[in-house]
Amino acid sequence: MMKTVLVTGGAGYVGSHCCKAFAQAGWNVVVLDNLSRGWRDAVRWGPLIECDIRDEPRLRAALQAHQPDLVAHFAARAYVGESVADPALYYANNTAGTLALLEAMRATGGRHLLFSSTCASYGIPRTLPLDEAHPQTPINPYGWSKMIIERMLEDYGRAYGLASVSLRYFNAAGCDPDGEIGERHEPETHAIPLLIEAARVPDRPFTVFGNDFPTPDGSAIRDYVHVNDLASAHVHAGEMIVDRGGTHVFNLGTGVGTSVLELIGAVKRAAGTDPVVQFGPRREGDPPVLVASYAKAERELGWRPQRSQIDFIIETALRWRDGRVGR
Ligand SMILES: NC(=O)c1ccc[n+]([C@@H]2O[C@H](COP(=O)([O-])OP(=O)(O)OC[C@H]3O[C@@H](n4cnc5c(N)ncnc54)[C@H](O)[C@@H]3O)[C@@H](O)[C@H]2O)c1
Ligand SMILES: O=c1ccn([C@@H]2O[C@H](COP(=O)(O)OP(=O)(O)O[C@H]3O[C@H](CO)[C@H](O)[C@H](O)[C@H]3O)[C@@H](O)[C@H]2O)c(=O)[nH]1
Repeated sequence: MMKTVLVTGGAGYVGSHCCKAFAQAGWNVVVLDNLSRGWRDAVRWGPLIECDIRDEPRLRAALQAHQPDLVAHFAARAYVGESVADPALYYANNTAGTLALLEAMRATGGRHLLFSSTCASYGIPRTLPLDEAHPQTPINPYGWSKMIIERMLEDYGRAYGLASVSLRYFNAAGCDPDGEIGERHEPETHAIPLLIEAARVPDRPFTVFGNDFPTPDGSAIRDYVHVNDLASAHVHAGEMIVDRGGTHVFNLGTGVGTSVLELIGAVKRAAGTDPVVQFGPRREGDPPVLVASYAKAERELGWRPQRSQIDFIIETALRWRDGRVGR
């Protein structure tokens, strides 16, 4: 029998790519999204229930109606800067919103959850690469709003038997290679889509946030993982949790760091036009280097990144952008 996954935040960037992967793996997909940051036309692999996760009665009705085998929970606000300016929004939407979801699941017999966590929950790394045992001391409300949820999931597992997997993504990047969906944040703050825009639109310079980091070229290093690799990890984790239960945490990254200047080089190679680049001060709260160890996901989920070469990430992001906007 086909299993059903209910995807909160499935109209957003990572969520929509995961919907496609679940559908391709033979799951029924149902999306629940309030479209605060998502896009109706990114919902292509199942129906859209337009609903806020904080609206517990409607959430409960949706869970009751669809009886999903699995809830994949992406719905969140996810801008570090916004979380510093308006922490109430982050604790209400992300943390309290997830509590409402957990309570609706508990009321309707929902037993399996995948949760989008983040490397931002680690704070400033003490050792690299970051593994899951590294202490979590977030340095902004966004990171805290997510870390508290991980703790809630442990407690719900112990007390109520809720099975969950928290997936700590590093930098989600790239787009569906078929060009059907892509990265679309409004406003856009992420380095790769901004760099691509700078390569295509002459009056939109890209600012490198800091060139005095203790890294080989002075710019900050991140671990960019292709969104399709993230999507396949969700399918693996979803199948594992439905079969085996338990409370789990996995990093999803590649173990390879790319500096902002290296990203610029990759965009130049792929775009055929040079982005206009300027240098600015560091962005507050940006660690110099974030790189994952994905050994635990490999060992326990049988997952390893396969499409996260930086040139492929940029190529797919460019293809989607040019398909939508034109060169
Ligand atoms: N993009 C990254 O690099 C990255 C890295 C680590 C973790 N994450 C996490 O992954 C998840 C998805 O990120 P994304 O980049 O796809 O973001 P996104 O903004 O594209 O998608 C989030 C979706 O959630 C929806 N949403 C937000 N609040 C909601 C609410 N209260 N009720 C219903 N729907 C709501 C939005 O409308 C949007 O469609 C988030 O939880 C984010 O914290 C993202
Ligand atoms: O205009 C820009 C934008 C970004 N950067 C740099 O590019 C790198 C990547 O920045 P992004 O904004 O693309 O992503 P972050 O590293 O800030 O990612 C953080 O925010 C994400 C949410 O959007 C995830 O939660 C992720 O886990 C968390 O580390 C950083 O060194 C950043 O300083 C620039 O130099 N200029």
